[in-house]
Amino acid sequence: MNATATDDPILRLAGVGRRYGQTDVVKDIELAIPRGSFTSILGPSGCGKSTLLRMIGGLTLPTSGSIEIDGEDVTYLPPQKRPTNTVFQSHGLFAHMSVRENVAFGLSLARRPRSEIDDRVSDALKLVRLDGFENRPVDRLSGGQQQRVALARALVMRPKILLLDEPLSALDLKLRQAMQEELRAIHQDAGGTFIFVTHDQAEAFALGDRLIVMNEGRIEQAGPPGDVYARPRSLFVADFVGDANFFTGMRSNGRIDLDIGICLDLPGPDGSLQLMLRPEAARLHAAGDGGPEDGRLGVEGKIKEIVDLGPFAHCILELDGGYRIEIAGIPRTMVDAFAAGNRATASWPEAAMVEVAP
Ligand SMILES: Nc1ncnc2c1ncn2[C@@H]1O[C@H](COP(=O)(O)OP(=O)(O)OP(=O)(O)O)[C@@H](O)[C@H]1O
Repeated sequence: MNATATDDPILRLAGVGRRYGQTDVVKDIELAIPRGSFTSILGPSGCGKSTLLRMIGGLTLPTSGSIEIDGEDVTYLPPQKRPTNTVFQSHGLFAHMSVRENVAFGLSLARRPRSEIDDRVSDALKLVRLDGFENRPVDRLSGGQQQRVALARALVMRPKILLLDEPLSALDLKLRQAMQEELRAIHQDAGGTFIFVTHDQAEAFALGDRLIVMNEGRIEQAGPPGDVYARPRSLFVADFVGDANFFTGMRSNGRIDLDIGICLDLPGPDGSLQLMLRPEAARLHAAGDGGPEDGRLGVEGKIKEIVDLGPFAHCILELDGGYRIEIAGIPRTMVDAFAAGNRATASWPEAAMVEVAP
């Protein structure tokens, strides 16, 4: 079955919070997850991602709010009564048992008939591309293969929602990237809804069709990853999901005066504000090459640093007031036109500047 995210939510959280002692580690979460989606929850260590996931899976109870899965209130249901399964970083497989025995474990506990167990185990192992490994003891598998057994063990239960708590973080980078691709394919093949927790920005973008950014127990922003990247609402999100230049300024009657010496029109309340510009949205022009085309904003400065990254280069331009602008994605063919110490101009379209809340 092909998994397509729809607007029909399979999971709804209303006012969900968790308090430990005097500390609210998850605060007032309002969330609807579309059926069939692959959602990544991203945030720094300790922001409450795992606690949120554990509450969805029933491993931790909320101290406020309610959780509904497929129309059913599951807030206080134990994990085994919920249509969820969780895969953790430490997979918790039975090392001495075979792949088949590990994957069949939950169905055997549920006393399913032998023939059904055989069929479902075989389907689950096909999904994670481990058919043929049925009789291998799991301690004779690689780290990536063991993580796939853990996935099969969860998928065999046919959860409506598969919860993944940093399942790839114990793997080395190459294997991790390969497993990210596999996970996407498994989601496509298995159908169902996946929720994946990670503190790794690249991983969250590589995997999810939806992204939730958390900070200090709250959801800062949720939406398609591309939207969150292009239009971050807060300084925290802008900074956490990529590199960003920030400019401060004052707005009066819709006219903004930025401290870097440029003016633009952007409606909003009067007062001080911050705008963000992604480094790859800016272009660099050498002195005398005609400068930016009409309609683009431009500032001149001295090249502080130019770093050749292979296919692209990266530059720090220092403006006369001491401000620095980072410009990324300068094509390799243009690198020779720029050298540290030379004057140059950075330019970008006005629309690339996004106002961010403090
Ligand atoms: N059982 C507990 N008792 C007391 N405090 C807890 C408990 N579980 C989690 N916390 C605290 O709640 C906060 C959020 O923890 P959580 O594990 O949800 O964060 P996280 O975002 O998943 O972090 P990481 O990426 O490091 O796993 C942390 O400050 C943590 O110390």
